[in-house]
Amino acid sequence: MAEKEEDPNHSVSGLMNNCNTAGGPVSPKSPEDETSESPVPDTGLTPNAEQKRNGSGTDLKSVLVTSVLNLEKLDVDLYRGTHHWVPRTQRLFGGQIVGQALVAAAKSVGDNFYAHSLHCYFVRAGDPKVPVLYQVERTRDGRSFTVRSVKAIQHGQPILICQASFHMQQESPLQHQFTMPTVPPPEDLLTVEELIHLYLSKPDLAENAKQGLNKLLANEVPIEIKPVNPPQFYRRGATEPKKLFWVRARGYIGEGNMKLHCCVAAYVSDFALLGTVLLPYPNYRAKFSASLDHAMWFHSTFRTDEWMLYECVSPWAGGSRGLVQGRLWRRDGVLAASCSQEGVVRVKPATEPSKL
Ligand SMILES: CC(C)(COP(=O)(O)OP(=O)(O)OC[C@H]1O[C@@H](n2cnc3c(N)ncnc32)[C@H](O)[C@@H]1OP(=O)(O)O)[C@@H](O)C(=O)NCCC(=O)NCCSC(=O)CC(=O)O
Repeated sequence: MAEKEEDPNHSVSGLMNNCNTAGGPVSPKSPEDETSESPVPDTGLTPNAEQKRNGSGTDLKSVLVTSVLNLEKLDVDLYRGTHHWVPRTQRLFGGQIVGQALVAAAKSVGDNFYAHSLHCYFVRAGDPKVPVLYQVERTRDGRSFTVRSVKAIQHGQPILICQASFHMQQESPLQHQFTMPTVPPPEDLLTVEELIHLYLSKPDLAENAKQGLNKLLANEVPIEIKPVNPPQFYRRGATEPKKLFWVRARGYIGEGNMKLHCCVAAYVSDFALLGTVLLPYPNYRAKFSASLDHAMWFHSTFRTDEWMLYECVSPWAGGSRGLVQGRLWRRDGVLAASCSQEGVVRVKPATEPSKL
């Protein structure tokens, strides 16, 4: 998302000071707990906490699938997408535009072709007051590769240009990948919401800090996040430009539709990625930041409604721009997807100490 205000990660800096990252005794009530305490009798029709967690509750279909990535067809190769979660910057979330563009592109390729890469430029900020039109050009249909160009349009002008390439599966003896970083499993970590609840339970918390945290809680982001190192995630002190978090789509998607999982991964991949650039600079905060381009490569099958580890690193920053690279790992250690993004990051000194 384009940002012109305080970086949301930075605005809760200090959030996790002294917190128990392993989900110890002070863990607050989670949404699952609320369900298990529900006065509604268990008829077998209402998903219980475990069904919610494993996604077998049928009324808990991921909103990403039912709404965000469910484009309306207007004409041949022309689609309309609407918004679910809009960042408080009031500009459209880049991951939503990329995910929707990939949905539009995928609709015109054969069933046996799967996205293997996409390359996008964000050329204008997205306006959350109007839907986005996606116009697909069938650039080339090859024997093993098929290429589509998609223009995302608002107010008659492109906000994103995207090329996506699809490949028919081919076996090869050449096969290697990096090794997944060793981190605690998601079961040992707290979600962002749980971390906020934990902080809200501090008795000496200032009223305005409480309000800020409650606003964050009200954010209906359709993905769940468990930071591996919460103080770092919330920029508590200078660290190397690298962050790790477990991430999954909220709700149930199910296995089988790899095309859809790639679109969800495209959505997820833009979340919190650019913030990695700021990690070595706790004395600065973003006054304007926005992703300029986004490229992604899909390597293997995966499920985005199951926990995946997102490893984000920034190998370079300079000239008010920063480069970030992301790797999405399946929890069994298979590298599912990689991405790269450059963003504009203009900063100002963080002169005012955090109230949190
Ligand atoms: C990147 C762009 C702003 C570049 O456009 P321009 O070159 O015209 O814009 P610009 O950089 O000159 O100006 C943008 C704003 O910064 C101000 N500005 C310009 N130069 C400046 C400087 N040196 N220091 C401080 N501010 C400056 C301008 O006055 C303007 O404010 P004013 O507007 O007040 O005049 C645009 O292409 C764009 O908005 N693209 C879309 C980006 C996007 O939405 N990405 C997806 C979301 S990001 C995402 O989802 C991930 C994430 O955020 O983590």
